[in-house]
Amino acid sequence: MSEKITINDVTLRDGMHAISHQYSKEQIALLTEIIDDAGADIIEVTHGDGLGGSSIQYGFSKVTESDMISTAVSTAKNAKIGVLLVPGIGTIDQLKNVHDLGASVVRVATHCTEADVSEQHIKAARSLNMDTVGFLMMAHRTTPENLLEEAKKMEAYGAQTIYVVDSAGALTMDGVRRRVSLFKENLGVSIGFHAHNNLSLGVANSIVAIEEGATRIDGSLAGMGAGAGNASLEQLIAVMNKLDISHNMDLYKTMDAAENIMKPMMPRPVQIDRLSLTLGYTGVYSSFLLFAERAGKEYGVDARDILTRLAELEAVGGQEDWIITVAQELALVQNK
Ligand SMILES: C[C@H](O)CC(=O)C(=O)O
Ligand SMILES: [Mn+2]
Repeated sequence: MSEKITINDVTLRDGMHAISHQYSKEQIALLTEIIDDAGADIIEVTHGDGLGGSSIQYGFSKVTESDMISTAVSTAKNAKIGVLLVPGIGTIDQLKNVHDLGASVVRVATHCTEADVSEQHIKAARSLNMDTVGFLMMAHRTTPENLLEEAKKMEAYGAQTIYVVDSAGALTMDGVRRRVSLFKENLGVSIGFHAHNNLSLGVANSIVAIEEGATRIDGSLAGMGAGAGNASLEQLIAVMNKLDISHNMDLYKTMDAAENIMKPMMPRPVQIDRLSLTLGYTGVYSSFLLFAERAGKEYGVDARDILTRLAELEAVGGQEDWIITVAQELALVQNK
């Protein structure tokens, strides 16, 4: 466990989900400034669903993609600025645009069984000389062995780091251990881990990933992210300090940023409540939380039933419109 851990902050990307993509330009500048000052290595800044995410399907951003990236790039003194790109939502042209504006890290994200769709995007990112990461979402939905096969494809396309992404916050510690250790034994690239805290395991799972050889770990101020949020950076850094795991972040600055700046900005507390717990318990994509909550209110059904039905249907990111259909169907059955 001697290698220094690279911290990839997602307050301004996964955190977008928790604020319905409504960070203002001033908030993006302020958060970039304090996260950079606290020592994060990479700050990811994009619509919650990545480049091109601003749409009727996922929700419109307050600030344009170009403005977000330019603001972050001109504010950060040390951190690299990263973006998320889900092939099919974002395009290679959009990637070239943010690269021209100064973004230097890209995470190409696919569902855990669909790495095939990342080939062109990973190759394009490498040809732009970007730090190129493969991001295998909903990693609990396939076996560790299958996940490894998908990771091998991303490695062959040229990804330099590959992430196990616990999008639903549904993995328990052994599930993380098995996936990361298989990657470590069989891949020649760096390994990353992205947690969601729906089962209260965000920090514990991140530590298990480090124990098994992951060297890039995601976190956000006060856990700001989809569902019950990501691993809270201030908690993660405190635990890493206690375990003598080396990193570049300052604990007090991270705590102060979370407490003084991030928490007051949250429109809804990012926390484990009955809905976010249901996400982790049933294994549903964390960014469905606010959509299911709204649909539950609109159609008069328990949002936990909506999420449970979506889990049965094995819904994946991109199928947000299904949430309404499921709510309508449940309402019809209830009112018969
Ligand atoms: C597009 C998703 O929000 C990416 C992510 O952070 C996850 O799957 O988790
Ligand atoms: Mn996430």
